[in-house]
Amino acid sequence: MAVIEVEDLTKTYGGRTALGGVSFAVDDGEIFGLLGPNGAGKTTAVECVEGLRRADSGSVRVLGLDPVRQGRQLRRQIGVQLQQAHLPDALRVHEALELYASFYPRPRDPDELLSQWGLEDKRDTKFGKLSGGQKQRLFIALALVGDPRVVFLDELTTGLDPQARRATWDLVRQMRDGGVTVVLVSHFMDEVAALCDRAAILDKGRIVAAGTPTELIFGAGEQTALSFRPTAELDLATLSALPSVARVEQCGDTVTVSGSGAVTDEVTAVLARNQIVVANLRIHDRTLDDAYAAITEGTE
Ligand SMILES: Nc1ncnc2c1ncn2[C@@H]1O[C@H](COP(=O)(O)OP(=O)(O)OP(=O)(O)O)[C@@H](O)[C@H]1O
Repeated sequence: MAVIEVEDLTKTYGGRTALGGVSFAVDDGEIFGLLGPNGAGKTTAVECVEGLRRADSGSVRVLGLDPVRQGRQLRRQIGVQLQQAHLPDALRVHEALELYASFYPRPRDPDELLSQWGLEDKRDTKFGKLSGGQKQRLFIALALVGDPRVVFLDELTTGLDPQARRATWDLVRQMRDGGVTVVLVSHFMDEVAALCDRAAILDKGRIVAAGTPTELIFGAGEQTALSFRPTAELDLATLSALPSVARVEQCGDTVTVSGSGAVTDEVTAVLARNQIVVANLRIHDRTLDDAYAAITEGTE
């Protein structure tokens, strides 16, 4: 069941198109990623979904509600991750949670959230004294204090070290496993590949690809590239004729074969059959990063 339905959303700022007909749906209980380069329209799209901006045309339904006309009703059921600048340094952790809890009709117990998110010993610490990872956990706890059904996370792990990022990802998975639907706005492909059940790539105000991370990787074409230096003469046409091979290129004495499916097995079988020993064999599987670059290539 879709908890968010966005249909043909458009938004222009002074004649400049920020959203040029964006449609997507987010299912109940999934982590949905919204990806795209700077200025692609991610924030505009998410803020229209949250009811913070009004689109020029198109329709948005979140939990069956119109975010503009039924904004008050909706905001009780959603959680939005704050940006760092939005909390004063002198505010203590428990004060922040209690303040935010007071905005909701049925808030969660702040102390329970503090212990769930590993902040119980920071209860009396001022916001300005928290580490980057602790601040991020507090923002997540604040987004959850209203006991929301849908949570929006924007640039979740920017500025965190690798360990803190992974710990934050685990917390987001826990959130999803607890039944919350998560919309994640991100620039980081590894984050989307690791966390998201599905994602949409937005570019210049349009969705240019959507699907599971695996579908996005596969959909962007060749998945694997093998490069090697043959130590005996090799007939490149034999490789080009293999069903899984899309491209064979030679640069100096290095051959690069790109393709999908069983390309590695087929190429190595041909090399073995022809008793060709290779040097410097490298196999590169396409990542979401590569797919993203291919999908948004040349659109700057
Ligand atoms: N309030 C505004 N007034 C005028 N133009 C705006 C406004 N907000 C956004 N824009 C423009 O709309 C386009 C989309 O911006 P938006 O912030 O939605 O992109 P984004 O994908 O979130 O970018 P980023 O990753 O940099 O945050 C950009 O060209 C931006 O300059």
